[in-house]
Amino acid sequence: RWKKSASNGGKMFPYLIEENKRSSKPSSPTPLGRNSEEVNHRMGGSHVHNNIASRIQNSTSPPPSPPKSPTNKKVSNSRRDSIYDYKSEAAKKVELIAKNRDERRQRQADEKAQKDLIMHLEQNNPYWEFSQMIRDFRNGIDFRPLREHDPVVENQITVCVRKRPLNDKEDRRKEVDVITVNTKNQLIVHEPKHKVDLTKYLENQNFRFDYVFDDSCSNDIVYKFTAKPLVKTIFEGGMATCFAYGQTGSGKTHTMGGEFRGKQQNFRNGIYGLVAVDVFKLLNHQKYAQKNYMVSASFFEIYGKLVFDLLAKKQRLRVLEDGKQQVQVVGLTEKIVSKVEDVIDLIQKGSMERTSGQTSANSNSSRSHAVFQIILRKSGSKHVDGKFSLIDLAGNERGADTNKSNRQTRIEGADINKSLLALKECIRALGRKGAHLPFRGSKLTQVLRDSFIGEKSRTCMIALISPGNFSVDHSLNTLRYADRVKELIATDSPEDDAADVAMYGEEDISEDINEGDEEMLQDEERRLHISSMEWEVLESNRHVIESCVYFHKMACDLYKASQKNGFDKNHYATNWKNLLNEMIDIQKEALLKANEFCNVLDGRV
Ligand SMILES: Nc1ncnc2c1ncn2[C@@H]1O[C@H](COP(=O)(O)OP(=O)(O)OP(=O)(O)O)[C@@H](O)[C@H]1O
Repeated sequence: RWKKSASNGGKMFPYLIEENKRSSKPSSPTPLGRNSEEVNHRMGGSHVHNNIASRIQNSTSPPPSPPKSPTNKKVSNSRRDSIYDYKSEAAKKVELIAKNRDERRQRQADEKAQKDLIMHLEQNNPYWEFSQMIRDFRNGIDFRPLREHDPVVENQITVCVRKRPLNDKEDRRKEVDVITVNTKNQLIVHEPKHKVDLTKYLENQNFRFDYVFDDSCSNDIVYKFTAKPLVKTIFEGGMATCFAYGQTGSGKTHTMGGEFRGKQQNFRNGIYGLVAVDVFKLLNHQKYAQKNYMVSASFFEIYGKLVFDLLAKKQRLRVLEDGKQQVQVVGLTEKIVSKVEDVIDLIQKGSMERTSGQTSANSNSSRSHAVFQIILRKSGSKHVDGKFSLIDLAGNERGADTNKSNRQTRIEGADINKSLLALKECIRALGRKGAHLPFRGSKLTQVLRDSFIGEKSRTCMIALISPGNFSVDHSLNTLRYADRVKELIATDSPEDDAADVAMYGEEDISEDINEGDEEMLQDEERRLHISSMEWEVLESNRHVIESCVYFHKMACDLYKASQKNGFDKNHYATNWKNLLNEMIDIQKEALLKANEFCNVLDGRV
């Protein structure tokens, strides 16, 4: 367009326009009240350029036409001067423009070289541009992370977030760390996005919590600001709870149970173990020593509506509620402990029981909630004086995932979803004194009912997030949930409920979190049926194994006896027949259960 304009005798105009654009002064208004560039843009066609050119000449400071003079000599002199001025003026402008252009080109070349260098360094990294943007962002902010000696704030409800480091798998996938922890209570999520024209950009979202732990924080530091301040609560007649909430693999078990070294877990530096250390310290403290407290511990797992005792070979337990709304886990093993070592042994035993027989691809632990409790009673009394419940929750992404995968996964997801919502409701009720406690919303909140009542009860939620860009949606969900747990303490607005609907769907929002529609009820029944069938099949499998050992021994004894002279044929025949029948009965029963289980899984029942 400019070339065409130049051929119309307006060679200077593009440059003049360039100059005009660069000038800090606004250009003179055109007759339409806009500057020349805007008019040109609006009119868009080359046929208007001459017009525009004349306006530009009027509106900028072009070289003036030589004035008419009375004498020829004077005319020629002044013309020469004027032409000289004109040329020098134009030459200066051209020079300036050329200089600017060279500088601009140099700058662009430098930027490109730098980009090429980064690209080379991050060869094969498809996310290098996001990585660069995040690096630039971090270079421009002040970091004031949490320090070990920062003050610990005493809250009734504490909500904090812990970010773990990128792991090997994420490193291999060249994932980008999209979480920036800038201060002790704030973090920024850089969500990678694309515009319609595929330009990449970051959507930065800020979150604020009581504390934010970055990837360099150890379990000790996390403990100091979260569960540690709650230990004294149980010595003063209160209940304490600490939840680890987050996506599968975000670090819940690492935080609660202890750091992993390969497959080995150090149970001493998880929150369970650290609480145990402080419980025994306070037990011997002069302030509490005369109270004569006795310490015991239990460890169980909630999978859907089923409860399993992790200290008794995953024995299935029943949860009962009496007329006074007291909830009891019937038959739960509660071991008396007299030193930290005893507790560590129980944590180890329960944790191994929880993960035994699992593969990483099909981990039950991420689909169940683990509850470790430390209980205080006065010696010889049944009354619970204080209880600290430490909960490693099921992976929250399993709750949000209710419309994908197979039916079984969906049912499990709905269950987890329901329990996490119920948990949030109960924490909310704890924050609003005297509010209705919707504990019947899930098995988890049912068994923790007594922890959500009483003036002295305190709770702490640690939201765990994975830093990689693949996990950004799950991390945002975790942060929004944690955000609302804290926010809801002060407010109880309809917008919060609306946010819940958006995140989890409508049916779980009611205060009491009812079973929902008929379909949901059927799903629940079916899930329960499958879970109890699974348990029965596994039990019968164990029975077959044990009876095989017995059968083998008995068969050997009978055979040995038959080899002796003068053995009692009648006795032998009857015993052998009975033994075979017994074995066949056990196997038949196991076969029936296996068949039934296959039919249930295939959806035939
Ligand atoms: N803060 C951390 N520092 C170093 N490694 C960590 C951290 N948090 C977690 N990890 C590692 O990440 C892996 C997954 O952690 P972990 O098993 O605790 O996740 P999870 O949330 O409990 O998962 P699941 O729901 O499947 O039980 C482990 O190998 C663990 O060692």
